[in-house]
Amino acid sequence: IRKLKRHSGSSRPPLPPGPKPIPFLGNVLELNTDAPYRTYAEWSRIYAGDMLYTRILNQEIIVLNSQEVAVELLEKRSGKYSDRPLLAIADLFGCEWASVFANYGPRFRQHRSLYHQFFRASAALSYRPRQLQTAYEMLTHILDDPTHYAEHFDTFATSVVMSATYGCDINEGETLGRSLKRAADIFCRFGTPELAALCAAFPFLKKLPAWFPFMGWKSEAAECRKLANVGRDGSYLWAWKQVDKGTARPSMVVNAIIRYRLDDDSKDPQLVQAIKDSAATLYAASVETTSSILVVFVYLMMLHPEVQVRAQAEIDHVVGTQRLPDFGDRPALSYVDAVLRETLRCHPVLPLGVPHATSEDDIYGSYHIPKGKAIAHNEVKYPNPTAFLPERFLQSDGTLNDDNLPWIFGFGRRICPGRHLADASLWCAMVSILAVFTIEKTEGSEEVKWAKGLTCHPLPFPCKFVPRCEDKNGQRIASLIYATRVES
Ligand code: HEM
Repeated sequence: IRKLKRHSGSSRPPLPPGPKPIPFLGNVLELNTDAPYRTYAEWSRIYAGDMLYTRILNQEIIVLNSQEVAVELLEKRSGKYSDRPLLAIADLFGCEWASVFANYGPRFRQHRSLYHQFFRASAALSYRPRQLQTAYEMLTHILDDPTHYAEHFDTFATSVVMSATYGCDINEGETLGRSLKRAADIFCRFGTPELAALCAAFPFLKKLPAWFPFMGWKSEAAECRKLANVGRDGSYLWAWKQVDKGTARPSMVVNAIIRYRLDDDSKDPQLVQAIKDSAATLYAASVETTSSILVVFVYLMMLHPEVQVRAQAEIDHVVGTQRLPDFGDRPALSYVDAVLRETLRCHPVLPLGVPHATSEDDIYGSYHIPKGKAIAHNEVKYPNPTAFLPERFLQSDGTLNDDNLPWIFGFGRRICPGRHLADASLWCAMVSILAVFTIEKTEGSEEVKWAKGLTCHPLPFPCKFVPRCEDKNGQRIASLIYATRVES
């Protein structure tokens, strides 16, 4: 939680415990900027408690370390805890319009209403056939070129989101998504939280020109701004033209254009802008998360051959070997679902979630309130928390327990609107890979490096995808795909 408002009265309860901030810099010198969640986890151990207070330059932060406190504040008091902190560089990088940065107000509500219409659980069902088809196509890409498996995960995630958002097929999705991808790449490399904190503390930095020493990032920011706008407006226009030509496929933007009869741009400019902005946010929100989780999955499967054997035995038993799994098989594949949940719990890719901000002062317990891995690795709830044990999600009769990790997707009114789409994408990608390949170690597999920053996932590492059947030229996989008809 960021952006705290100070109480004026002297009877204010104390702030939660935390490291003593030094004047002006706060605790910035002690923060591990490559992996800030590690520093927060360490401080949480030292200042034992469910809440931790820290200050990074002039930004006050409260880290919530327990699911109970997060639910109490971010869900039960969500009226006060659903704002976002100002990201001082969002406008420079041209992404201030993204839903994820929207303040809690009318624009936020309009975006959330669009997401609810087109991505709630029942609406997300309509995207499943295309998700499955895309997952099967990913298998052929892995077979042809296993070394670049992480790129195939990116292509898979891009295809799913561009199809669900604009109704594109795989090739159109890659072309249209290119500007959004390049913008997201620049933002991830240059738009770091440290730069945002510096610009918040020294707003004059935002005004300095790109030729000024240490201001090289400004040219990147300008490029990002251009690409983000081109990607957002171009993708909307493409979907609009498909509706006009009668060739549009059901998707968020197409359905919205039809439902609200937006046959010309001047009809309801505010609504059109909300559709453009909320739709373009989905690319950045979904591709990096989905594809990083799949890399974590490959890493864990490589390290746990016994888990693969058990999951594959379950798939062979339920699905057989003459077709690929589909969503109808999911209820009978409890162990595969347990593997999915344990992958999300063991290495959450967003260990700090996305910060919320308070819109009013609050008091919780004895603390004044001007997120995390700690929840995933809670020793009481998940004994031996660093071990990868899918069976912790199974009951004694082999069925799934009711812990479906709701916190992975955040809390309250800000909860991830793409969670149903994400869950289906991850399941069909993982089950298809397990059905067809065994992931094994190879030379260099031991030297796994991890991404730096707010996300936590291994960088692509060498490993082998061994086809489970003799399939040198992909014939067997092609015939399995053919045998598994997907109706869209
Ligand atoms: C694949 C795994 C994914 C994970 C782990 C994930 C997780 C999250 C989390 C933790 C948040 C912040 C919630 C909060 O503030 O409490 C979030 C926000 C968001 N997610 Fe996801 N997400 C995933 C995939 C997706 C997908 C596939 C989409 C869209 C199709 C999506 C769209 C969004 C959007 C638009 C927001 C911003 C919501 C807001 O600020 O109101 N996400 N996600």
